[in-house]
Amino acid sequence: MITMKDIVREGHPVLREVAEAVELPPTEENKETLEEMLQFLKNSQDPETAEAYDLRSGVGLAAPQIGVKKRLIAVHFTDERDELYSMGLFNPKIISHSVEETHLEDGEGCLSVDREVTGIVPRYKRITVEGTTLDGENVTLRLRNFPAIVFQHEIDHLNGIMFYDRIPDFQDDLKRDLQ
Ligand SMILES: CC(C)(C)[C@H](NC(=O)Nc1cc(F)cc(F)c1)C(=O)N(CC(=O)NO)CC1CCCC1
Ligand SMILES: [Zn+2]
Repeated sequence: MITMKDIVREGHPVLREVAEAVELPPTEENKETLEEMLQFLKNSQDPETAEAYDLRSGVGLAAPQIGVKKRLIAVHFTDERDELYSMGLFNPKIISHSVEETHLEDGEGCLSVDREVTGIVPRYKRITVEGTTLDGENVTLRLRNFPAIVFQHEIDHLNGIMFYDRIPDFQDDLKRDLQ
């Protein structure tokens, strides 16, 4: 099972590389990896398991974060309308997005980042994602708000992008100006 020791932390080169697409239908090995990623998220949100194994509660995970340079992501969370998003995706791709942006009020964190990085992370408010699920189904997901933010954060990991790369520099100036 995946635990926090398997999660690669910032500074490890794999987090700055572009992950490779996987062949479909997926190999048994790639299916197992993606299933383990999804299970980690579920475990991390189960109070007993999370405490027993000291897991940080995660809503999304990308394969490079466990040192696997492949285009796999897993998500497990409920959105503002209490809709459950729980899935693994092979080769996820953002095929279109809104011009309009959104962001999490408190900024973002990352399972691979053991520090607080303040600042708003601009994300597209709506995105359309294509990918292949664990049971081999090609899906097209139309996402908005929190689900869109999670998928953008995870797909960024497949392209070696960390959330703080997107924090506009001017925010510091604003803080300086306000002091
Ligand atoms: C790094 C961590 C803080 C654990 C983060 N969790 C998170 O943001 N939970 C959350 C946020 C809410 F807005 C409401 C709520 F109910 C729970 C997370 O799992 N990730 C996943 C990750 O690091 N993937 O690589 C970071 C999130 C930042 C934005 C989307 C994913
Ligand atoms: Zn992350």
